Amino acid sequence: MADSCGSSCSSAKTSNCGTTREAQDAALAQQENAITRSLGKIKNKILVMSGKGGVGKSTVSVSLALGLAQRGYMVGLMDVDIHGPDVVRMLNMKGSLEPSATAGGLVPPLYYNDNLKVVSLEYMLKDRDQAIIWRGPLKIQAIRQFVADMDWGELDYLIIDAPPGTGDEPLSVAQTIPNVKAIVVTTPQKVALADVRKSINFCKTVNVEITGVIENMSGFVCPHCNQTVDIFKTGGGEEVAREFDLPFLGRIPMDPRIVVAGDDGTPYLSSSEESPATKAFAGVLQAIENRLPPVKTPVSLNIAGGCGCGCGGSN
Ligand SMILES: Nc1ncnc2c1ncn2[C@@H]1O[C@H](COP(=O)(O)OP(=O)(O)OP(=O)(O)O)[C@@H](O)[C@H]1O
Repeated sequence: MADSCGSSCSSAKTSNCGTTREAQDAALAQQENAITRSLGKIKNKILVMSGKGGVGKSTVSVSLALGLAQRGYMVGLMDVDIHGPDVVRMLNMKGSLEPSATAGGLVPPLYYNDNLKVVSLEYMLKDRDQAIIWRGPLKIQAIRQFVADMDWGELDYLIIDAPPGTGDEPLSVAQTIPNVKAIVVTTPQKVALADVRKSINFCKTVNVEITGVIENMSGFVCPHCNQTVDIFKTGGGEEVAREFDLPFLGRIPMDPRIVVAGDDGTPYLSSSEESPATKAFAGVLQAIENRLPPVKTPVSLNIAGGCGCGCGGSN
């Protein structure tokens, strides 16, 4: 998919990989046009970030995408976590991305349901269990090409799940996707908060506006006695939001059903079950909708998961 030389070709007239500067410039301009076209009909682009791994970023991305789709919006979900793509597994989707003969070779995303389109960089890989060892320029080029190749159509929201930290993937999303906004997910304990400050500073450096901070795994409601135990403490995410003068979007408690449902491919937070976690998540969703309101495009919704083959049909 990406050129073997990545984007590191020198300024010499003919680069190491044998292409001329002019040919590279033309290819880059063509890619830039394709990116503009691919993203042109998307109202809100949201990069879900975390300073630290395992804080629930993919869980929040998937639940956010599903929750907005359930509210009648057209939503896209893009997983650019090259090293640990989890979105496909959390939604229990199968299938592969193929260029469409009728759409000028562009790649249509897979449909989870009528309102939710999903793509993962994982779909581009032949062997999904193979570890990927790519250097920065190649990753950046792969993500740019991935965005350029997609045919999203009209979307109210595009949710982008990036790997934790402030490495090549969030950087290439920030540089490739104009007007992308960030949501930062953290857990409440100090070690996570130290890393979240780096994410916030990263956004400032690359001029990405932050829509707000979500505190995940904030207290555990015991299913037996209904008492809350603050395993990772609570309130740290809100404190960091205050420190940086950012909106606090809400806190989601720990709930073992989130783990089980994530493993089974049936996301829990956006489900219709009533619990402290689903109620908290509904509040987070509302806060995001309030801050990033698109014009609502009324579309009928097939809530059941799609067949995943890309036809838009259901199981
Ligand atoms: N509020 C919660 N309560 C209980 N478990 C949770 C909660 N949020 C996420 N989890 C679980 O924590 C684990 C890590 O979540 P997830 O994969 O979403 O994190 P991540 O930040 O995307 O991780 P990575 O660093 O690998 O990208 C998963 O097993 C998930 O089900």
